[in-house]
Amino acid sequence: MSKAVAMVAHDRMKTELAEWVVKNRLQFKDLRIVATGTTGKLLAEHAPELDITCLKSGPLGGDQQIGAMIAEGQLEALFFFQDPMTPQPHDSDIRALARLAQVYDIPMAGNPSTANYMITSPYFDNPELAPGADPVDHQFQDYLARKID
Ligand SMILES: O=C(CO)COP(=O)(O)O
Repeated sequence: MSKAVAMVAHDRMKTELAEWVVKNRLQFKDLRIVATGTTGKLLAEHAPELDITCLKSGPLGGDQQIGAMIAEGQLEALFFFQDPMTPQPHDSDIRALARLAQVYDIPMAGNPSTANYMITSPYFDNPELAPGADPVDHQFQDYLARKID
């Protein structure tokens, strides 16, 4: 099965993500999109022609589901529009998701500007250049080296 991209937005960033996706919908027309529940519902309303799978809502485990997909090598990119001004009840899940994107070298856009760079990059949706399912090597090498010392 081909890989998917994930989309997540905190409440105050949801409209921004929906508008950004509508503006750039051609980039996503042949891609599978997975999204946390409320974000996915809004995206499907704005861009019904796109292939969007809604997971659980973020605070109910949606961020963790996306993290699990990263660990399973099923995602090639993460669009996670975050609200830096509002505390989130599931902050630990959010940090865990961002951490797994780092561990597995998955490109993650936290705002529209970064998302613009991502979708215009030759790396975007290019199977030959896609990130692998393995954790980033050098991090593991460092970790192992420290354990052996
Ligand atoms: O809280 C979220 C991400 O941390 C987003 O979840 P929803 O899309 O369900 O609102």
